[in-house]
Amino acid sequence: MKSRDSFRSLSKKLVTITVASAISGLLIVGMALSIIWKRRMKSRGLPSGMDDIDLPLYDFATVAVATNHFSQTNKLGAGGFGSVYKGTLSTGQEVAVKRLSKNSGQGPDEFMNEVLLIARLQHRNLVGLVGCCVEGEERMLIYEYMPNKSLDYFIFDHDRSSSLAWKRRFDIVLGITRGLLYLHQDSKLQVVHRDLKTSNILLDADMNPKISDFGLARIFQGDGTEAETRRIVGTYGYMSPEYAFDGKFSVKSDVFSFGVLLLEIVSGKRNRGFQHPDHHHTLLGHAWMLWSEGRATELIDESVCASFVESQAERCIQVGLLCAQKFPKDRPMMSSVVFMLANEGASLPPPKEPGFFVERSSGSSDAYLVKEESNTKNVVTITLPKGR
Ligand SMILES: Nc1ncnc2c1ncn2[C@@H]1O[C@H](COP(=O)(O)OP(=O)(O)OP(=O)(O)O)[C@@H](O)[C@H]1O
Repeated sequence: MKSRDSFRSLSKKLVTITVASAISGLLIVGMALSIIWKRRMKSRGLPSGMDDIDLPLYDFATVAVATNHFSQTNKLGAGGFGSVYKGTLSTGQEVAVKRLSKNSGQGPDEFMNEVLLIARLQHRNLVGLVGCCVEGEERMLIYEYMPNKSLDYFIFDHDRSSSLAWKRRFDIVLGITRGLLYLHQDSKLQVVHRDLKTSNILLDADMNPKISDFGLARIFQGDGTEAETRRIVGTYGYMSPEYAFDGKFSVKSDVFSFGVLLLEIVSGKRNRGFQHPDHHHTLLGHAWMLWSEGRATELIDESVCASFVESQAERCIQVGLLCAQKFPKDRPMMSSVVFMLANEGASLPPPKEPGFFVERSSGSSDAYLVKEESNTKNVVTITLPKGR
C-alpha cells in the first residue's frame, strides 16, 4: 500500500515538473521572440511603444512572395492611396495588401505612428489590420481579405443588387452605423474617417459590412504641415459642404457621408451623377423633394420591392436626410443615428434642406478649388487657397 502511494506521489511530482518545464520553455521562447522583435524594430529606427502592440511587421520579400510579386493577376484594384493585391501568407491566411504610392511624404516613424493608431482600433465592423511592411520607401498595410468585394459592387449593379434583399441591406446599414459609432465615440481615439463611401464598405464571407480605409486619410497627409490643414482628400458626391469648401472636418462631416451612403443603399442609385428627366437635383435633392411631398417610398430600389419593410425603409430615408443636412450643427451624432434606426417608436424630426441639393455641372469651375488632382476613382485632393 505504502509503495503504491509513494509511486502515485512520485508520478504526480513528475507530471508537475513536466508541465512546469513546458510552461517555462514556452515563456523562454516567447521572451526570446519578443527580444528579437524589439531588436528588429530598433534596427529599423521605429518608434518606441510599438512593442506594446501585437502587430506583425513583415519584410518586403515575404509580402512579395505572398502576392506573387505584386502580379497583375493578384491585383484587386487601385484607389487613391495605391494598389491593392490579394496575397496568401505562409500560414495560408488570405490577405489584401495595400501598397501605398511612393509619394506619401511620410518617414517610417510617422507612418508607423499612424499604423499603430489604426492597429488599436478593433471592431467587428472595421476591416482588421493583419500587419504592415516598412522597408526603404515601401509602405504597405496588410488587411484581412474580404471575399465579397465592396458594397458598390452589389448595390449599383442591376443583376447583383437583387441578391441584396431588404433584410440584408438593413443589417448592412446597422453594421456600418455600429462601426462608425465606434470610430467616432466608442474607441479610445476619436477617428474621423473622411472618405466614407460604398466602395469603402467591404463585405466578408457572410456579407457582414466592414469599414475600410479608416485612418488612411490621416496617414496620407501630403508633404508639409501647412498643407495638411488645407489639403482635402475625399470623394465627390460624399464630401460635406463645409469640408469641400472650407477644409473643415469633424465627426459631422462623416455623418454627412453616411447620410449619402444610406440613401444610396436604399435607392440603389449613386448620388454623384444621379439623373432625373424632370429636374437637375442630386440624389439628395431628389430624396428630399420626394420626402417633402410624402412620396419617400418612391425612392426605394425596385430590386427590393418584394422584400422591403416600409416603416424601416422610410425611417432609413428620413435618417439619411437628417444626416445629409446642409449645416453640421443640424446633423445627428452617430449615437442618435443608431438609436433612431434601431427604435421603431422613436420620433424623428423633419429634415432641413440637404447640402449639395443640385448637381454641380461637370465643367463648372468653383472659386474655392484652386488645384484639383483627380485620379481614376473620383478621389480628389484639393488644395485650398491660403488664408481660407
Ligand atoms: N481587405 C480587402 N479585401 C478584399 N478586397 C479589398 C480589400 N481592400 C481593398 N480591396 C479592393 O481593392 C480595390 C481598391 O481598394 P482601395 O480601398 O484602395 O480603393 P477604393 O476604395 O476603390 O478607392 P479609394 O482610394 O477612393 O478609397 C477595391 O476594389 C477594393 O474592393
